[in-house]
Amino acid sequence: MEPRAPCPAAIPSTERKFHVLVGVTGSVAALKLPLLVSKLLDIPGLEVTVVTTERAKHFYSPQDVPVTLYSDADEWEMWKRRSDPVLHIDLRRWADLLLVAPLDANTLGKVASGICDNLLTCVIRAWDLSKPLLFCPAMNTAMWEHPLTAQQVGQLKAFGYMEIPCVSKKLVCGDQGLGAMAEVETIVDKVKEVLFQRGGI
Ligand SMILES: CC(C)(CO)[C@@H](O)C(=O)NCCC(=O)N/C=C\S
Repeated sequence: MEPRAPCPAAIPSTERKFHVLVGVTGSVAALKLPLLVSKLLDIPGLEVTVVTTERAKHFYSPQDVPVTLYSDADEWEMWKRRSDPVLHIDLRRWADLLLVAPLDANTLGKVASGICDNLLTCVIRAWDLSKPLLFCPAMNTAMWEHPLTAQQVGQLKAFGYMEIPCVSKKLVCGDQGLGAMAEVETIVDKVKEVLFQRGGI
């Protein structure tokens, strides 16, 4: 099978598109992935690729995501011998910006402590801190209010990652309160703001 990994980014030039890598994890907010990708693709000059965790797959249909979608199996299918591409390294090189939306409680904990046991957490663990990393927490209110959450979100911000804060809503389980992912419009506006600041588009 021909490796589908994007070639390692050459020195970014103004001719090429701005590469946005979207990471999606296992919060029910992952059902918003098709809408989020669609709105990002409306931004001229952007190219979008998605990296999904296995749990996130439960919440959306790949056919509703019209861009390249990588998951853990792709890393292992592509790497058989020393000369083969290492997908998480190719992706960190390809991306100009990483947007993790939603960031579920599990992956928040992994990232805060450096656990990298899947494709997405390996990309994050290898992330070039000179490039923007935006994250959109999404979890049940009870999880959000656990003291670990503030500690771990604080750790990610200390790394230099940018939080797009969750909002208060009536959640799918019936609870009312914080933990809902920021609205897609808010997320897209933040991406535009960061790209503009960096002269990306
Ligand atoms: C799903 C959506 C976007 C609908 O508006 C909203 O409820 C949300 O972001 N939920 C994420 C919080 C969560 O994962 N709850 C899990 C158990 S209550």
